[in-house]
This record gives sequence, C-alpha cells and structure tokens, in this order.
Amino acid sequence: MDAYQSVGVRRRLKRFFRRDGRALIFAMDHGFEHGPTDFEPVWEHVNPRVIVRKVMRAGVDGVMMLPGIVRMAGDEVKPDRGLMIKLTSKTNLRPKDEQLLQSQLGFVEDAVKLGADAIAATVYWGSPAEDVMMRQFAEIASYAHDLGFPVVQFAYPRGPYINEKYGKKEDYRVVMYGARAAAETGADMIKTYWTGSRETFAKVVDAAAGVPVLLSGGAKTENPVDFLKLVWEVIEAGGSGAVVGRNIFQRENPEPFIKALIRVIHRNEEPEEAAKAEGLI
Ligand SMILES: O=C(COP(=O)(O)O)[C@@H](O)[C@H](O)[C@H](O)COP(=O)(O)O
Repeated sequence: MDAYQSVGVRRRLKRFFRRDGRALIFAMDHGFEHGPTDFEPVWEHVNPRVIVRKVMRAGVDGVMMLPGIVRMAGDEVKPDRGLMIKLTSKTNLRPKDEQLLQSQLGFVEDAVKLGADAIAATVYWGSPAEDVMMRQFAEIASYAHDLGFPVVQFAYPRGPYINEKYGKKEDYRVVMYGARAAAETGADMIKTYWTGSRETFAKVVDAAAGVPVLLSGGAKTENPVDFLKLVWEVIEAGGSGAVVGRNIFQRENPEPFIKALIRVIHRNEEPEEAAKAEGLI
C-alpha cells in the first residue's frame, strides 16, 4: 500500500494536468519579481482579481502566485483548477549581483493554509548562491512531500560561470543540466527556459527522466502566433505545457489568446489554425 502522502502528491498534481498529461498555467508573480511596471501595458491587470477572473473564464488549468496575491485573489481560482504557491522570490531592486539569489518569503504551512495544490521554489543552478537555494528547495520539498504536496522547481541556470562557459543561460546543455538537477532534487514538475529548438528542448525533456517539463513563457511576443508556434514546438518536443504570464496579462484581450493556447496544448491544433479559430488573425 502507498504511504498516505504519495496519494496526496499524485492527486494534487493531477489538478493541474488534463488527461493528456499537459497543462496551461497562468503565472502572476511579476509584481514582485519584475515590478508593477510589467502591468503597465494593460493597467487594469495589476488587480489580481480582474485578471484571474479572465483567465479562469478562458479555461486555464492552474495558476501560480506568491502567498499575498493568493490572499487577495485566491477566491477567484475555481476549485477544480490547480493552485501553485511559490515560496521564493527576489525583487528587481536588489543590487545586480544579489539578484542571483531567491530568498524564501513564506513557509510550507502558509501554502497549506492558503489551499495550495502544489508548492514551488526557484533554484538558479550555477549561481554563486546555488547552495542556499538548493537547501531552501530541499527543506521545502521534504516538508511538502511529508504532507502530501507536490513540489515544482523553477530550474533556471543562471550566473557568471554559465555566461563564461556557455555564452547564454538558454544554451540547451545548461537548461538540460538544470532540469536534470531539478529531477534529482525531487521536483514533481519543472519549469524552465526555451532552448531555441524542438530538438534541444526534447533533450531537456529526456534529461528530466519523466518529471513533466513546462515552458517558462518569457517576454510578450507582438504577434500572438509567434508565441503559439513556440508552445507548439514545446509540445512536439514532449514538453508538458507552459507557465505563462506576460503573454497573457499584457494583452488587451487575453481570453481568445488563452483559448488558442489551449487548442495548441490540448487539441494538437496547429498555431495558425488555433489563432484563426479564436479570431486572432
Ligand atoms: O520565473 C519568473 C521570472 O523569470 P525571469 O527572472 O524573468 O527569467 C517568473 O516571474 C514568471 O513567473 C515566469 O517568467 C513566467 O512568466 P512569463 O515569463 O511568461 O511572463
């Protein structure tokens, strides 16, 4: 028989994924991590209740937020969607070299009290502060697993040595390394960068050895079809979906865009076809 906790981890993880094993998750930690200027393109979305209501209506599978935003807008998250609460972050206000550390800003108990279905933390693999973030992740994961909660790792290679050795943090060799390190540290879901091609992203998925790998959205693309194409490549590479923030909340009318993303992720529709069906082109 399974330990009780294993059942909890599996059940909660399923709240994010549809039967196809894929998910579209809305990310909204930007007010803290990038600053409220990220919301300026569509200022009404600075209010989490407004944007969360829209993304729920459009059909996202889950949301990711920091604890205080869950307190403000958690009631808007429908009970049949996954709620991911992230317990580490950093502001953009720190001195640059200290931005290679994410600090813990909440505790597993807080996430449990707020009704989390999964608990997330970032590790900047290769950062001078890697040791601190590894420990944070280990402590969060150990306690969360004990209580039956899955853990999500934002596995981001980042730091001066990576730049020196690989030229950029999106080099597939380091993204793949980060994904592997996430799997080896007990992550139940991994969020990471796009590596630039289907072939290289497929290697990242392989390196994660069965732990679902989701794309971290990135900056908004002017042409919505370009982002749909990117997500299409992720799915073709064996990725399990995407965690998307700016490409959703920086659009004046995010609902048809989300519906098009759902068509690509869950119905295997080609990007142009999905965009046409939702009136984006
Ligand atoms: O991971 C984050 C920031 O990463 P960054 O330091 O900007 O590379 C999160 O703030 C976001 O949740 C994540 O980037 C997803 O949001 P978008 O990139 O799609 O806006």
